[in-house]
Amino acid sequence: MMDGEAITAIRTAAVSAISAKLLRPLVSDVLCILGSGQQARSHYDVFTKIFKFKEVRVWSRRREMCERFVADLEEPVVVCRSVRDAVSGADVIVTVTGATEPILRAEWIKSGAHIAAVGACRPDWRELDDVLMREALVYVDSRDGAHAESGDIILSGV
Ligand SMILES: NC(=O)C1=CN([C@@H]2O[C@H](COP(=O)(O)OP(=O)(O)OC[C@H]3O[C@@H](n4cnc5c(N)ncnc54)[C@H](OP(=O)(O)O)[C@@H]3O)[C@@H](O)[C@H]2O)C=CC1
Ligand SMILES: O=C(O)C1=NCCCC1
Repeated sequence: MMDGEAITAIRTAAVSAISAKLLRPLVSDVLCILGSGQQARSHYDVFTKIFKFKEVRVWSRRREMCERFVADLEEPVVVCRSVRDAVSGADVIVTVTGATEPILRAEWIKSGAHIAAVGACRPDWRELDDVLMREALVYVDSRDGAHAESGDIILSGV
Protein backbone atom coordinates (compact mmCIF):
# COMPACT_ATOMS: atom_id res chain seq x y z
CA MET A 1 0.00 0.00 0.00
CA MET A 2 1.34 3.44 -0.82
CA ASP A 3 0.13 6.97 -0.27
CA GLY A 4 -1.19 8.23 -3.62
CA GLU A 5 -1.44 11.94 -2.76
CA ALA A 6 1.69 13.04 -4.58
CA ILE A 7 0.84 10.99 -7.66
CA THR A 8 -2.76 12.28 -7.69
CA ALA A 9 -1.51 15.87 -7.43
CA ILE A 10 0.89 15.53 -10.35
CA ARG A 11 -1.34 13.33 -12.50
CA THR A 12 -4.41 15.55 -12.16
CA ALA A 13 -2.43 18.70 -12.98
CA ALA A 14 -0.84 16.96 -15.95
CA VAL A 15 -4.25 16.03 -17.39
CA SER A 16 -5.47 19.63 -16.92
CA ALA A 17 -2.33 20.92 -18.63
CA ILE A 18 -2.93 18.63 -21.62
CA SER A 19 -6.46 20.04 -21.90
CA ALA A 20 -5.05 23.58 -21.81
CA LYS A 21 -2.38 22.73 -24.34
CA LEU A 22 -5.05 21.62 -26.79
CA LEU A 23 -7.91 24.01 -25.99
CA ARG A 24 -6.63 27.28 -24.48
CA PRO A 25 -6.90 30.54 -26.45
CA LEU A 26 -3.97 31.21 -28.78
CA VAL A 27 -3.12 34.25 -26.70
CA SER A 28 -3.25 33.16 -23.07
CA ASP A 29 -1.72 35.84 -20.88
CA VAL A 30 -3.65 35.43 -17.64
CA LEU A 31 -3.91 32.27 -15.52
CA CYS A 32 -6.41 32.16 -12.66
CA ILE A 33 -6.46 29.45 -10.00
CA LEU A 34 -9.53 29.10 -7.76
CA GLY A 35 -8.49 27.25 -4.60
CA SER A 36 -5.20 27.24 -2.73
CA GLY A 37 -4.71 23.65 -1.61
CA GLN A 38 -2.66 20.73 -2.89
CA GLN A 39 -4.18 20.71 -6.37
CA ALA A 40 -3.79 24.48 -6.65
CA ARG A 41 -0.06 24.08 -6.00
CA SER A 42 0.43 21.18 -8.42
CA HIS A 43 -1.54 23.02 -11.12
CA TYR A 44 0.48 26.19 -10.51
CA ASP A 45 3.73 24.23 -10.83
CA VAL A 46 2.77 22.42 -14.03
CA PHE A 47 0.99 25.33 -15.76
CA THR A 48 3.74 27.88 -15.11
CA LYS A 49 6.38 25.38 -16.19
CA ILE A 50 4.71 24.55 -19.51
CA PHE A 51 3.06 27.87 -20.45
CA LYS A 52 4.21 31.49 -20.23
CA PHE A 53 1.68 33.75 -18.51
CA LYS A 54 2.04 37.50 -17.97
CA GLU A 55 -0.08 37.34 -14.84
CA VAL A 56 -1.10 34.61 -12.42
CA ARG A 57 -3.99 35.11 -9.97
CA VAL A 58 -5.30 33.06 -7.08
CA TRP A 59 -8.52 33.17 -5.09
CA SER A 60 -9.50 31.06 -2.14
CA ARG A 61 -12.29 31.22 0.43
CA ARG A 62 -9.87 32.00 3.25
CA ARG A 63 -7.54 34.84 2.33
CA GLU A 64 -4.90 33.61 4.77
CA MET A 65 -4.66 30.37 2.81
CA CYS A 66 -4.06 32.38 -0.36
CA GLU A 67 -1.35 34.37 1.40
CA ARG A 68 0.30 31.13 2.52
CA PHE A 69 0.05 29.77 -1.02
CA VAL A 70 1.80 32.76 -2.62
CA ALA A 71 4.40 33.01 0.17
CA ASP A 72 5.80 29.64 -0.95
CA LEU A 73 6.29 30.77 -4.55
CA GLU A 74 9.22 32.52 -6.14
CA GLU A 75 7.26 34.36 -8.83
CA PRO A 76 4.59 37.00 -8.06
CA VAL A 77 0.97 35.84 -7.90
CA VAL A 78 -1.94 38.25 -7.39
CA VAL A 79 -4.25 37.39 -4.48
CA CYS A 80 -7.84 38.28 -5.46
CA ARG A 81 -10.69 39.32 -3.19
CA SER A 82 -13.46 37.56 -5.08
CA VAL A 83 -13.98 34.88 -7.71
CA ARG A 84 -15.31 37.58 -9.99
CA ASP A 85 -12.15 39.70 -9.67
CA ALA A 86 -9.98 36.62 -10.12
CA VAL A 87 -11.58 35.34 -13.31
CA SER A 88 -12.33 38.67 -14.96
CA GLY A 89 -10.35 38.74 -18.22
CA ALA A 90 -8.55 35.47 -17.44
CA ASP A 91 -7.65 33.26 -20.41
CA VAL A 92 -7.10 30.04 -18.48
CA ILE A 93 -9.01 29.19 -15.29
CA VAL A 94 -8.35 26.22 -13.03
CA THR A 95 -11.03 25.31 -10.47
CA VAL A 96 -9.57 23.22 -7.66
CA THR A 97 -11.83 23.90 -4.71
CA GLY A 98 -13.87 21.69 -2.43
CA ALA A 99 -16.99 23.71 -3.25
CA THR A 100 -20.34 21.93 -3.21
CA GLU A 101 -22.32 24.85 -4.70
CA PRO A 102 -21.43 26.77 -7.88
CA ILE A 103 -18.81 29.48 -7.30
CA LEU A 104 -18.07 30.36 -10.94
CA ARG A 105 -20.67 32.21 -13.01
CA ALA A 106 -20.82 32.43 -16.80
CA GLU A 107 -21.34 36.20 -16.80
CA TRP A 108 -17.89 36.81 -15.26
CA ILE A 109 -15.90 34.86 -17.83
CA LYS A 110 -14.15 36.14 -20.93
CA SER A 111 -15.45 34.59 -24.13
CA GLY A 112 -13.20 31.74 -25.26
CA ALA A 113 -11.53 31.22 -21.89
CA HIS A 114 -10.40 27.69 -21.12
CA ILE A 115 -11.55 26.20 -17.81
CA ALA A 116 -9.98 23.11 -16.28
CA ALA A 117 -12.78 22.12 -13.90
CA VAL A 118 -11.24 19.72 -11.42
CA GLY A 119 -12.80 20.10 -7.99
CA ALA A 120 -16.42 18.97 -8.37
CA CYS A 121 -15.61 15.29 -8.66
CA ARG A 122 -18.59 13.96 -6.73
CA PRO A 123 -22.16 13.70 -8.14
CA ASP A 124 -23.51 16.29 -5.66
CA TRP A 125 -20.64 18.80 -5.81
CA ARG A 126 -20.58 21.90 -8.00
CA GLU A 127 -18.12 24.59 -9.03
CA LEU A 128 -19.58 25.90 -12.34
CA ASP A 129 -23.07 27.36 -12.64
CA ASP A 130 -25.78 25.99 -14.95
CA VAL A 131 -25.49 28.82 -17.48
CA LEU A 132 -21.77 28.25 -17.83
CA MET A 133 -22.24 24.51 -18.22
CA ARG A 134 -24.87 25.06 -20.91
CA GLU A 135 -22.88 27.73 -22.81
CA ALA A 136 -19.51 26.00 -22.66
CA LEU A 137 -18.12 23.45 -25.06
CA VAL A 138 -17.59 20.63 -22.58
CA TYR A 139 -14.81 18.08 -23.10
CA VAL A 140 -14.41 15.03 -20.86
CA ASP A 141 -11.95 12.14 -20.86
CA SER A 142 -14.71 9.58 -20.22
CA ARG A 143 -18.43 10.14 -20.89
CA ASP A 144 -19.39 7.29 -18.56
CA GLY A 145 -17.11 8.59 -15.83
CA ALA A 146 -18.35 12.17 -16.19
CA HIS A 147 -22.00 11.12 -16.05
CA ALA A 148 -21.34 9.01 -12.96
CA GLU A 149 -19.06 11.38 -11.00
CA SER A 150 -19.13 15.01 -12.17
CA GLY A 151 -21.66 17.08 -10.21
CA ASP A 152 -21.32 19.92 -12.71
CA ILE A 153 -22.40 17.64 -15.55
CA ILE A 154 -24.99 15.56 -13.68
CA LEU A 155 -26.76 18.44 -11.91
CA SER A 156 -26.67 20.90 -14.84
CA GLY A 157 -28.14 18.23 -17.10
CA VAL A 158 -25.81 18.94 -20.05
N1 LIG B 1 -10.93 15.58 -10.74
C1 LIG B 1 -9.94 14.92 -10.16
O1 LIG B 1 -9.36 14.01 -10.75
C2 LIG B 1 -9.50 15.30 -8.79
C3 LIG B 1 -10.26 16.16 -8.05
N2 LIG B 1 -9.85 16.53 -6.79
C4 LIG B 1 -10.69 17.47 -6.06
O2 LIG B 1 -10.11 18.77 -6.20
C5 LIG B 1 -10.42 19.57 -5.06
C6 LIG B 1 -9.15 20.17 -4.48
O3 LIG B 1 -8.31 19.12 -4.02
P1 LIG B 1 -7.05 19.45 -3.07
O4 LIG B 1 -6.35 20.66 -3.55
O5 LIG B 1 -6.31 18.19 -2.90
O6 LIG B 1 -7.79 19.81 -1.69
P2 LIG B 1 -7.27 20.72 -0.51
O7 LIG B 1 -8.04 20.30 0.70
O8 LIG B 1 -5.80 20.74 -0.46
O9 LIG B 1 -7.77 22.20 -0.93
C7 LIG B 1 -9.13 22.46 -1.01
C8 LIG B 1 -9.34 23.89 -1.48
O10 LIG B 1 -10.73 24.08 -1.68
C9 LIG B 1 -11.18 25.21 -0.94
N3 LIG B 1 -12.53 24.94 -0.47
C10 LIG B 1 -12.95 23.97 0.37
N4 LIG B 1 -14.27 24.02 0.52
C11 LIG B 1 -14.71 25.05 -0.25
C12 LIG B 1 -15.99 25.62 -0.51
N5 LIG B 1 -17.10 25.11 0.05
N6 LIG B 1 -16.05 26.70 -1.34
C13 LIG B 1 -14.95 27.21 -1.92
N7 LIG B 1 -13.70 26.70 -1.70
C14 LIG B 1 -13.60 25.65 -0.87
C15 LIG B 1 -10.19 25.40 0.17
O11 LIG B 1 -10.22 26.77 0.44
P3 LIG B 1 -9.85 27.45 1.84
O12 LIG B 1 -8.67 26.67 2.35
O13 LIG B 1 -9.51 28.87 1.50
O14 LIG B 1 -11.04 27.32 2.71
C16 LIG B 1 -8.89 24.93 -0.48
O15 LIG B 1 -8.29 25.99 -1.19
C17 LIG B 1 -11.17 18.64 -4.10
O16 LIG B 1 -12.56 18.83 -4.28
C18 LIG B 1 -10.77 17.25 -4.56
O17 LIG B 1 -11.73 16.26 -4.22
C19 LIG B 1 -8.66 16.11 -6.27
C20 LIG B 1 -7.89 15.23 -6.99
C21 LIG B 1 -8.25 14.73 -8.28
O1 LIG C 1 -7.47 10.20 -7.89
C1 LIG C 1 -8.49 10.78 -8.23
O2 LIG C 1 -8.86 10.84 -9.42
C2 LIG C 1 -9.27 11.47 -7.23
N1 LIG C 1 -10.35 12.04 -7.63
C3 LIG C 1 -11.22 12.77 -6.81
C4 LIG C 1 -10.91 12.75 -5.39
C5 LIG C 1 -9.54 12.48 -4.99
C6 LIG C 1 -8.80 11.53 -5.85
